[in-house]
Amino acid sequence: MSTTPVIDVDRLNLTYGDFHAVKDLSFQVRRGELYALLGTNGAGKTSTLEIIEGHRAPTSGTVRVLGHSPRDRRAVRPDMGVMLQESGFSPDLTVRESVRLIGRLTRRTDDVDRVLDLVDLTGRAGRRVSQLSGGEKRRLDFATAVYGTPQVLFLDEPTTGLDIQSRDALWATVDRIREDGTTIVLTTHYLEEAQQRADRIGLMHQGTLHREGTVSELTRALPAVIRFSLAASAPRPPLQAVVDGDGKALVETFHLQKDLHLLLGWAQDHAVELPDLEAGPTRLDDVFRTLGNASHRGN
Ligand SMILES: Nc1ncnc2c1ncn2[C@@H]1O[C@H](COP(=O)(O)OP(=O)(O)OP(=O)(O)O)[C@@H](O)[C@H]1O
Repeated sequence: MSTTPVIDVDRLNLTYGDFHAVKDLSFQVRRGELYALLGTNGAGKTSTLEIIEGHRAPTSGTVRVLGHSPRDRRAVRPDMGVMLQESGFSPDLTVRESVRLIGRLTRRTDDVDRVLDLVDLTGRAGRRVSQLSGGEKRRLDFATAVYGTPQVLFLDEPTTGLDIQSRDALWATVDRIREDGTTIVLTTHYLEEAQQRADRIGLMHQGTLHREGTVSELTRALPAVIRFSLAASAPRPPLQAVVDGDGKALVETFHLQKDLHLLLGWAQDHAVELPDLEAGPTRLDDVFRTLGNASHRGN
């Protein structure tokens, strides 16, 4: 397997006027990886992706995709599938015509029926784009990325607006595509999708890569959590618990198994009920919360 990264971003900077949106950003994506670029609102993800996709020139720094500058459209475009947040298909074209157009625009070749089947739009092939539901439009956007089986896929919020069945179907298709060694860059605000699927995560905040690693590398630094409710009349639990006014208790621990065992043993011995008991490792959401900053509007 080649060790040359498929995407190589080196000390990338982007300014809009005097606003420094991307600051000395460096990261690499390896062949076959699913890399999730996540971050707070306004962190600079879209700006970074626009540069990697060749839509925008950086202020300084270098980007290589499959060894080429992304501005070298002829060299890179056929190997790069991009699913934008809005593809902007003409509302008057049919779905089949739109998919055929993707081939012409991207200079990739594929079988239109295969692509329609892949994105589950065979039954809508003759329908005009203007008549599609939001979820069907999103699947047509997905067709833009997968047409011609490119080596690198960029999926920008791919499941926004999809119901759970369509979401599962999209991820099943992505899983199949990944078996061929396709490299994927994902952005999403659905953190559980990134948590389940990403090989590595780059966490952007205020223009820089705040943290990077596998999900377990990112969450390991934070304590696991035990939550339960406690009646006002209950004795004091054996652990350092923060209990709010409604009797909801929270324990943070780096020794989850041992402390859970202690808590359950204590509850058994004292005949204490622990309604709403939950225990588990820190989730990616919690890593995000540690970024907490005044400019974060939550999403
Ligand atoms: N064309 C522009 N002119 C000026 N400022 C811009 C422009 N585009 C983006 N910005 C600013 O640059 C910063 C980064 O924006 P960007 O869209 O890259 O963030 P993002 O991480 O994709 O955010 P979100 O999760 O909210 O979509 C933001 O503060 C934004 O307001």
